[in-house]
Amino acid sequence: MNSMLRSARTLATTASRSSVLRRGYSSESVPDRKVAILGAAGGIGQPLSLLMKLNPLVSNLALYDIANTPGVAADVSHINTRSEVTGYFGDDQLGKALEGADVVIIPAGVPRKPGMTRDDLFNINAGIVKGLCLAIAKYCPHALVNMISNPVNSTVPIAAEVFKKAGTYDEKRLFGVTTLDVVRAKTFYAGKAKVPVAGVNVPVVGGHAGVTILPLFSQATPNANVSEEEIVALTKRTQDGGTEVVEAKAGKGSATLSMAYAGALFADACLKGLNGVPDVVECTFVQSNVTDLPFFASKVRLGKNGVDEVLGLGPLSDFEKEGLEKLKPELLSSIEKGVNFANK
Ligand SMILES: NC(=O)c1ccc[n+]([C@@H]2O[C@H](COP(=O)([O-])OP(=O)(O)OC[C@H]3O[C@@H](n4cnc5c(N)ncnc54)[C@H](O)[C@@H]3O)[C@@H](O)[C@H]2O)c1
Ligand SMILES: O=C(O)C[C@H](O)C(=O)O
Repeated sequence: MNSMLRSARTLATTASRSSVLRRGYSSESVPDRKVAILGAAGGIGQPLSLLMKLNPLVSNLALYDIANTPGVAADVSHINTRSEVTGYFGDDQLGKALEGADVVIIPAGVPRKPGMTRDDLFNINAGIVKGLCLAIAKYCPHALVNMISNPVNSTVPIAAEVFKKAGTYDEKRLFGVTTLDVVRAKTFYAGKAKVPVAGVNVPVVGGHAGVTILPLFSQATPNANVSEEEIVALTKRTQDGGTEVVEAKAGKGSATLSMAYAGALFADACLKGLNGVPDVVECTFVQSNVTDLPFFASKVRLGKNGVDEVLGLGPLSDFEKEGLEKLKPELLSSIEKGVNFANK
């Protein structure tokens, strides 16, 4: 979070560094990086496109959607920051959008309405994600893929199976974006603990739906005097954060602005890792040996090839241990649903 603010503050510096690059000098500290956003004209896609345009680590921003990308791209492209912006529209242009991408962010797909679970989106979004991943395997098989489309607990396994079939799967390069759960846990904890939110850290592990979202408030820093009862309430609020927004939007979609922020944070971390910045650690849903489940969200160190190291869970409270056992059957069944879909 702080690094994003720092990034924004360094825009001016970077703009002048970019003009140095344009004049033909090289700069090892800011390599060229292409980021493609698939679903760029949507509720998440538009603010995410804006935030990625503000990121000085991006040199080429490709905005792809099946509708409305020319307008979004024209609009964003007028912002005087480093990256060149290109809009791509429809199936025919997907390959061009993806070619040469270092990071592909996928917020394409339908959002929830009140009364729906994320799994209710499976029937539509599974097909969308499968199609986009086939194209990624063909046009940018080495890109880091940041999966936002729900249900993340199933769309990430779908992507993995598509890449396996195409012979391009690299478990170090596929990520389910669970950053919004961390963003929420930090905000809610800071409010309850009455500490400045900027300094708060809370790991969130498991998956990205209901009880599969497991915030580890026992590891929250700074350590504050928060009662057991409050921890239970904070856990529930974090697990239900998405539903809180869906209900408040009353049929007009789910979290878009906070998700764009979280997606931009995670993509920024991926870019920093690719660029060799040390000790970049984020929670994310990846192929994992941390539990007996094949995919699991935990802290991950990001590096030049994507995942550098999947970090363990650390010590859990009894309440968290119980939560971990409770989430496993649901998470496993969502993972299997994705695998089965991709292989049918
Ligand atoms: N991981 C998370 O924490 C998180 C948070 C919020 C939302 N989401 C999910 O993100 C997804 C998008 O949400 P939204 O609010 O932006 O929805 P939205 O309907 O506003 O936007 C989705 C966009 O995807 C586009 N799209 C559809 N099919 C496509 C395809 N084949 N290729 C490219 N683009 C395509 C649509 O044209 C639209 O512009 C939903 O599945 C939602 O549940 C995930
Ligand atoms: O809740 C949703 O459907 C969207 C997203 O997964 C969220 O956590 O906000």
